[in-house]
Amino acid sequence: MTSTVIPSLLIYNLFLVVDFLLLPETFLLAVFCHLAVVTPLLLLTGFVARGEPPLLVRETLAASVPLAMAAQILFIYSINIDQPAAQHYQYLVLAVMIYANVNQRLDFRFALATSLALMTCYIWILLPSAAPFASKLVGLTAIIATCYLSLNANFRMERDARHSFLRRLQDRLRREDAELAANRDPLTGLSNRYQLEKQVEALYGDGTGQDVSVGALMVDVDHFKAFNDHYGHPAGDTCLKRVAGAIAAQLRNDNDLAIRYGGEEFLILLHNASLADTVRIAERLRRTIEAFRIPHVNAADHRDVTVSVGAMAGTLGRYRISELVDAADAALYTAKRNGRNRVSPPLLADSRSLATLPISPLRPVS
Ligand SMILES: Nc1nc2c(ncn2[C@@H]2O[C@H](COP(=O)(O)OP(=O)(O)OP(=O)(O)O)[C@@H](O)[C@H]2O)c(=O)[nH]1
Repeated sequence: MTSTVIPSLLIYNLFLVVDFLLLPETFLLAVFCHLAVVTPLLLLTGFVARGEPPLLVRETLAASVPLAMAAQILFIYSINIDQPAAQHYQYLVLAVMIYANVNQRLDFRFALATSLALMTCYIWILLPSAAPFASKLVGLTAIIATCYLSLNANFRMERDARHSFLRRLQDRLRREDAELAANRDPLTGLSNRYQLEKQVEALYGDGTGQDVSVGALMVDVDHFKAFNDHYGHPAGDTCLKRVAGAIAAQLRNDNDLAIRYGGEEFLILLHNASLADTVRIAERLRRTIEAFRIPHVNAADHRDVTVSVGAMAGTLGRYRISELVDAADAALYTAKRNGRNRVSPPLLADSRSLATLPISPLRPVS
């Protein structure tokens, strides 16, 4: 609205020429109405609109401008009603109506109320006047047609603006959904490897926090091919979802990351975790999954689904994240070689730490 204030002011005050030419006797009165009433009101409206006030305040103020303009026109018209030139002057009200409904684009309800008020005042002054019948008929037809056409335009513009807002919103939601889908593994809901790079970059990318120790856990479901072969692929999917749920439950805060790294392989990155913390969390995860007691009759040594976990931790001053991941991967293969369903390196025998860690997940399994 503020962008239309200056052009509106210029055009409106340009009409003083019309006053001067058509109705010179009331020219000074017109100047007063223009400069002392309508111009300040228009400036005030633009000023208030910049502060984004509530709709009611904004639209009421905006509607007051065309109402004031029309009042000025009709007032001068009614004073000069007996003069032939006044018959031309009355049509300025039509321009004001178009200004309100199309240029100012008042909210439709305000546009309707303003237009009806303008039309009523106009007819109320026009009908009892001494103007010729033909002139009254033309005036009446013109105001009704202008009212209908400009309100119709206002309604369509408002509807189009709403539609385009909804379309933009829909596009944004679709984009966000697509982004989420691109970053998430659809089966488990965990982040995928692409997202891993982005998250690592976001967390550690700027090189700050070199002292922070990061724990890496590589988790692999044992004998999963045999599980799939025996129970079928859908059961395998369900099993992976439960394992992923247990993994997600180990995360302690938003800086811990869980990623589906490959088919039945998962990576956990623990922010600010020593090797002892990392191994304890790995052991807790292993026990949680074992406690699920998901039957796996073809597992070589155990009768339930189990996982093997490779653990590594180190400060970012010494290791890159990729080196921690590679070391955790190497540790995973040690765990597999040593008989599966275990953590490598193992929890130290004298460690009291597991006793201080509850085996139940820190977060509810989603
Ligand atoms: N159901 C299901 N199976 C998957 C998915 N992704 C990978 N797999 C299966 O996971 C199995 C992995 O098998 P392997 O790499 O041979 O490993 P393994 O049988 O678990 O043996 P170890 O890791 O040595 O204990 C393959 O049979 C894959 O088809 C998946 O999304 N859903």
